[in-house]
Amino acid sequence: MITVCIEGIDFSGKSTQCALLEEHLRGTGKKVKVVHFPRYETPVGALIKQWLAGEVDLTDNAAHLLYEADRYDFIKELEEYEKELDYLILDRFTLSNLAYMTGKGIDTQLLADLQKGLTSPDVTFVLDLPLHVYIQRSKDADRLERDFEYTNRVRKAYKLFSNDSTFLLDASKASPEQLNESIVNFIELYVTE
Ligand SMILES: Nc1ncnc2c1ncn2[C@@H]1O[C@H](COP(=O)(O)OP(=O)(O)O)[C@@H](O)[C@H]1O
Ligand SMILES: Cc1cn([C@H]2C[C@H](O)[C@@H](COP(=O)(O)OP(=O)(O)O)O2)c(=O)[nH]c1=O
Repeated sequence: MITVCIEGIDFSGKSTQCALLEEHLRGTGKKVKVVHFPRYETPVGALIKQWLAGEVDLTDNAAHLLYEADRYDFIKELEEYEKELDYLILDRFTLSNLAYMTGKGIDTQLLADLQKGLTSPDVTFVLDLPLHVYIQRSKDADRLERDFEYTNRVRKAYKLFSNDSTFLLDASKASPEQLNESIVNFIELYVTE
């Protein structure tokens, strides 16, 4: 099974790219599943959802440890997918936590250590979006996120944590279809089991 992760700030186009990649791979006869993190439908994810909505009071550290707990809880499911699937597409994974914690100015060493026990995606595509496009897209969605400075720090942090299996794509100029084509081409050329 090949694990592909799509990352980036809110409105960068992650869900759109996950859906297009899923459709493409299904069209070529592959067995595919998309999993969005955090998994709001699980007990841990439900707590994260409440924290995001301001309904439970948790320190940032505690909340961000919950995101890792959600992923540890996923290991069992992952073992099943290993047997069943050709491709697993992750809409956010470990890199999100590093980027969002860094955006808050919190030391990520604890998370980085915790993440050693988790699987790493075979390839991660980071959809990079300049702040002005982010502001426009959040306005269009009638959901103007307030903390632009924070979002900009998260955007920069994504670049800080890039490694050999992380690829940055400019998500502001290309159409969803063009971005999908780049992702598909890259996977076909460079990602093998
Ligand atoms: N390449 C693109 N160019 C322009 N708009 C896009 C592009 N990709 C996605 N969008 C639009 O941006 C918004 C956020 O996309 P979405 O896939 O929901 O992002 P995310 O999952 O990262 O929050 C949606 O309105 C979507 O239609
Ligand atoms: C998966 C993950 C998400 N996050 C953050 C990113 C988002 O601000 C928030 C919710 O993620 P998400 O559900 O992707 O946001 P939305 O659907 O509202 O665009 O959680 C982390 O801080 N760490 C993580 O590990």
